[in-house]
Order: sequence, then structure tokens, then C-alpha cells
Amino acid sequence: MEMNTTHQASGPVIRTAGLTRHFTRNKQTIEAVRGLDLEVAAGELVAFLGPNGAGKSTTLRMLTTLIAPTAGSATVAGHDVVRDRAAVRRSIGYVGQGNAAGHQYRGRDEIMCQARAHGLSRRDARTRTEELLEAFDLTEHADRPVAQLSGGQRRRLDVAIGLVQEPPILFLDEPSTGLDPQNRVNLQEQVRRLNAELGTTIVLTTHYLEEADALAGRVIVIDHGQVIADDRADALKSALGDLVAMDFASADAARAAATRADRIEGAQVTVTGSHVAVRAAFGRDAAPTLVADLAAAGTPVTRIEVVGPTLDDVFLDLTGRSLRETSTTPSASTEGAAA
Ligand SMILES: Nc1ncnc2c1ncn2[C@@H]1O[C@H](COP(=O)(O)OP(=O)(O)OP(=O)(O)O)[C@@H](O)[C@H]1O
Repeated sequence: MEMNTTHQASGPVIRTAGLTRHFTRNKQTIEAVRGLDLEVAAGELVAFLGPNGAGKSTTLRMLTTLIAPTAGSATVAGHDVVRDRAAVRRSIGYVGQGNAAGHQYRGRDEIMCQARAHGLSRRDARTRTEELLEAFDLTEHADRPVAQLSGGQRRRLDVAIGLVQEPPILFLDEPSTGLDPQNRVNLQEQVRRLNAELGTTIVLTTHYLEEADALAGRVIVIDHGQVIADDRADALKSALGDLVAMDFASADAARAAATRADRIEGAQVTVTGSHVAVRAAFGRDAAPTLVADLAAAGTPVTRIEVVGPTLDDVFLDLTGRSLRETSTTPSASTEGAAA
């Protein structure tokens, strides 16, 4: 994809203050988003990570003016999402969760149509369309009616359509759900390039830990409508530290080892029978000395494993629940479903 303009990077382009949204269902109030205070600077690539129902889509729908907040406020590109909806919409691109593309048209026509609607000449629109078809591996499917495409192919088309006008701020709601791993990687590459080469501010939602990690920008972890962590993925993980998991010949040996492991600065030590788990910021570096000390003390380790932290560990540490378990994992792929 050719990208030759750069959006200016300066100051926050998204600002929310106490942003809140309630829904009423069966006379019960659902607090989907609870008092979000957020700033996103121009040129940032931000992932909202959280389980199903955490409030990610609702937040995006408020920021894109599709629904109004119950309380609090938000500005996008300097415009209020309630008072200046049209101005917000002019500054953003949005790819929602559903399939936006019409069904009787061919994929190529859908993209062309969007490009023309955004003011590109016929020639530029054609070039842009071919670039996007190529980038999303859709060229060979471009002449089939959208209705005949698989779920994954349609999802790729949705995202391609969202990228047509190269907006300065782009919102993507679970862009890679339903894509197979290879197309997920393709998509992530497109997202990264758009951010790096054009300086596009990108906010996306995901419940794929790997995706939030791979995009490596800022990760905002959301649970029950609130931000529970907000930092770079590597910072979130290193704050938690490595896990050093050790087995011993007996529970007594494990208890003795735990006392020693407790001396490692900032270590969190848990003993379960003859198993000891140590979570520590530099656990990987501390492990060899610990193993040698334990052997010298007559309580040798029988098995040891050092595991670097994942974003799931971060979520588990913050909420006591695993994100993998709380999210319904989408069926492996919808690729090829109707192909
Ligand atoms: N239109 C609506 N009417 C009633 N409840 C809603 C509505 N939209 C969302 N909710 C509820 O608000 C909460 C947050 O939903 P939201 O879709 O924002 O979560 P999410 O983090 O985007 O999850 P997912 O990954 O499943 O999209 C959920 O409990 C959901 O059921």
C-alpha cells in the first residue's frame, strides 16, 4: 500500500472524562462503561484488551458517536462526541464488529465505491482499490459477490473498506476476529504500517492476548467497564515479573526452599505441596543462584521451569481470573466457511 502523507502528531486527540454508559435490560441497569478517564495522543497505537462484555465496544461506539454517553464527556480530534458529531465523524474511520459490506456487490466494487465517495478520482480509486485488495489477500476473490465470501474474507473486506480514506484517527472493533492466523498477521502488519508510515492514531479492541502483545503499543486493560491497567505491553509484563516454578522431593524441602526464595527482592512465593512458585521481577536472573543455594542447603530442586510473564498473567494478577477463560474463544476460524 502506498502511503505518502503523514498526519501531524501533537497532543491528545482522544480525551474522555468520566465517560459512562448504562443500558437497561429487563428493568436491570447494566453499567457497561463506568467513568472512563483516558487520553490518547496523536499517532498512538492503542489496544483495548478485555474479556467479552468488558465494555470495549460500547466505549468505541461512544467515541465514534454511534451511541451517546449516559454521563461524562469525550472529545475526538478536538470535537465533542455529542455536540459535534458530524465533525467527529469527518475525522475518523470506523470498522465495527458486523459486516458492513452489502451482499449483492462484488468486493472490488465495494472498495471502489467507498474510494469514490471519499473524493478520489476514478483512476486513484482504482489504484487504491487494487492496493487494498492485494494487501488483504483479496485479489482473487474480488470479482465474487460479497455474499459468497467466507466470514474471514468478508472481515478482511470490511477492514480494507475502513482504510480507504486513510483517516487521521481509526477505530477498529475486534478487527481480527474470525481471521485465520496468517491473515491476522497480515492485518496486524497493515495496522502497524498505517500507524508508522502515516502517523494514523489507531484504537482497536481485542480479546486476543497475542494481538495486544504483538502490536506492542499501549495496552489498556478493561474489565467490568473500568480501566484496570494502562501501559506498554512489555512494561505491564515486566512489572509482574517472571515465574520460577520448582518441584522438590518433599513438602518439607519445598517449605525450606520457599523460605530461601522469600529473600529475593519483591518475590511473591506460593507453596503447594512439594511445588513452589516464585514470581519475581528478575526471576530469570535470580534462578541459577537460588538453585545452587538450595542444592548446597540439602534441598535440591528436582524440576525447574522459568516462564516469562504473558498479558494473561497480568490480567490474572489484576482480577484473579484468566482472560483466556473469561473470553469465549472464537471458533478457530471462519475462513473458508463459504468459500
Ligand atoms: N444495546 C445494548 N443493550 C443492553 N446491553 C448492552 C447493549 N450493548 C452492550 N450491552 C452490555 O454492556 C456490556 C458491555 O458490552 P460491550 O459490547 O461493550 O463489551 P465488549 O468488551 O465489547 O465485549 P465483546 O468482546 O463481546 O464485544 C455487556 O454486559 C453487554 O451485554
